[in-house]
This record gives sequence, structure tokens and C-alpha cells, in this order.
Amino acid sequence: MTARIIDGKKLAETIKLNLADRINALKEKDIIPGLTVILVGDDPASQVYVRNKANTFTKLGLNSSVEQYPASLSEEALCDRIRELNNDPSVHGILVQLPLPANLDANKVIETISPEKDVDGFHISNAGALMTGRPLFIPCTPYGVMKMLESENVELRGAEAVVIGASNIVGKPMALLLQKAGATVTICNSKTKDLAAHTKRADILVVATGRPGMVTGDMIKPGAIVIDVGINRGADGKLKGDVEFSSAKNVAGAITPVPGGVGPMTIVMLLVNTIEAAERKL
Ligand SMILES: Nc1nc(=O)c2c([nH]1)NC[C@@H]1CN(c3ccc(C(=O)N[C@@H](CCC(=O)O)C(=O)O)cc3)C=[N+]21
Repeated sequence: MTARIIDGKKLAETIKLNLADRINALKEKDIIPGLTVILVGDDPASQVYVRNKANTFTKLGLNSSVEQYPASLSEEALCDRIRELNNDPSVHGILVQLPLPANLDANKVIETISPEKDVDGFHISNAGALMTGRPLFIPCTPYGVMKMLESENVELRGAEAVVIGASNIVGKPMALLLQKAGATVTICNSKTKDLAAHTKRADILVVATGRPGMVTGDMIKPGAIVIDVGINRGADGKLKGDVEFSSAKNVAGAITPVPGGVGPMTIVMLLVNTIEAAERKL
């Protein structure tokens, strides 16, 4: 058996086409959704990725600007700039690229973003809103994963879902969304004893650990849906997921590739959130 490939790139393109009507409706009211991305420091991977985001926005006729600052930028200066953007009506979404240099307190910086412009959904108010079932912005990566599961017509009610990784930006919101959809959710972490005993029970397995190839085919329940959130860049410059694709594809029912899986979905959901932020200003 060979798994179906869940094509995130293709699904992202379809979602983009379906956004055209919403974008045009805003334009008729002289509103162009705008995102400002703030990048601190000169991590080359972040730079490439931030460019990708900006290009996607521009292609669809949205506004996007990237502000790049040296790693020496003070927390105060960064927060002052964020407050200016909070008050700029042409900016609907603000994204501060993570991770930030160690001398900056990421929590403090993120909490300076107005929750109404926090299109990442990382602000503590937005995390709490999601947790209590009244989300304002759903974090883009887990949001994109839910769209992928939807496109595959996966029955979530009563399903066993296992999420490996408990970060605030992927694992925790992912678990909440799956739970809300009716799945029974287990969150595993690096201390989990006998990880395979958990993963082998999973009808839906989401892997977000940042450890390349850590989930192998022998850990997967035959026919399971496997979602690989990993984006690890190897020494050869190639992207590698957290799932060992070569062995997993022989066991899973469906699997997301890396690249071309969750990554493009993350970007398109950022578009969705930014458009939604602009629509709320109508
Ligand atoms: N505030 C903040 N929000 C984020 O959403 C955020 C962040 N910081 N920091 C970094 C991570 C990483 N991330 C990616 C999203 C899409 C791709 C993506 O499109 N990947 C393509 C390939 C890109 C390539 O080839 O390099 C793919 O998987 O097919 C990659 C990485 C968002 N992040």
C-alpha cells in the first residue's frame, strides 16, 4: 500500500483562488488588506521565508511590507514601532518573525501587538480566546492542517488523534482544534514513555517536533493520516520533515510531503487571517 499524498501546495492555490471575491469586495470599499512583517537579525533562512510571504501577498494584490532590523535593536525600540503599527489604519496584520534574538523577550514583544492585528494568533489573549472556544485568529499552521484534513474528508469525530509537540504555536493550538472537532487527543512530548505505543493508536498523527525523520513507518497505524509539520533544513540545503517519508508512505493512508505540504498552507492561512482582519474594519 502506498499513501495518498496530501498536496498542500495545490490546496493552498485553490484556497487563494477562492479568496479573490473577498479581496475584491474589500477593494470596492477602498480597503487593501495589509500585512507588516518585522524581521530582527540576519538569519538567512528567515529572510528567504519572509520574502516568500511578502511575494504571496503582492501577487494577490495585497499590501505587504517587510521591516528588517539589526539584531542589536532594543526591545523598547521594537515595541515603539509595533505601537505605531497598531495605530496605522492601513496595517491590518502585524507579524514578528520568530525566533527573536535572545536579548529580546518574545512574550513581551508579541503582547505589544494589538490582538486585533495579531494574525499569527500568538498573543496571549488570542491563545486564551482559542482555548475557550471563541477564537479571534487561529494560528496559521494548525489552521492550515485543519483545512488539509477537511479537504481529505477525514472523520474527526471520535477519531484518535496524537500530536507530538506541545509548543504554543503548533502543538497546543493543534490539539485544541482537533479536540473541538470531536477527536480524542493525546499530546506527546520529548519525555513521553514509549512514544510508538501512542503513535500506533493514532488515526490522525500530527508531528511537530523539529527532529528530522523522528517518526518512522513502524510507528504508524496502517491507514492513518500523517501530518508532518517539520521544516528542517539539512546541511545539503534540502528541507526535511519530522517524518521519515520513505518508510511512512508504505504504512500511512495519507501523508503530507515536505516541502509542499503544511508550509504552503501556513502562508495561505496567514492571508486568510489578514483578509479577515481587514473585513472586521468594515
Ligand atoms: N511569527 C512567525 N510566524 C510564523 O508563521 C513563522 C515564524 N514566525 N517563524 C518561522 C516559522 C516557519 N514558517 C514557515 C511557513 C511556511 C514555510 C513554507 O512555505 N515552506 C515551503 C518551502 C519553502 C522552502 O523551500 O524554503 C514548503 O514547505 O513547501 C516554511 C516555514 C512560519 N513560521
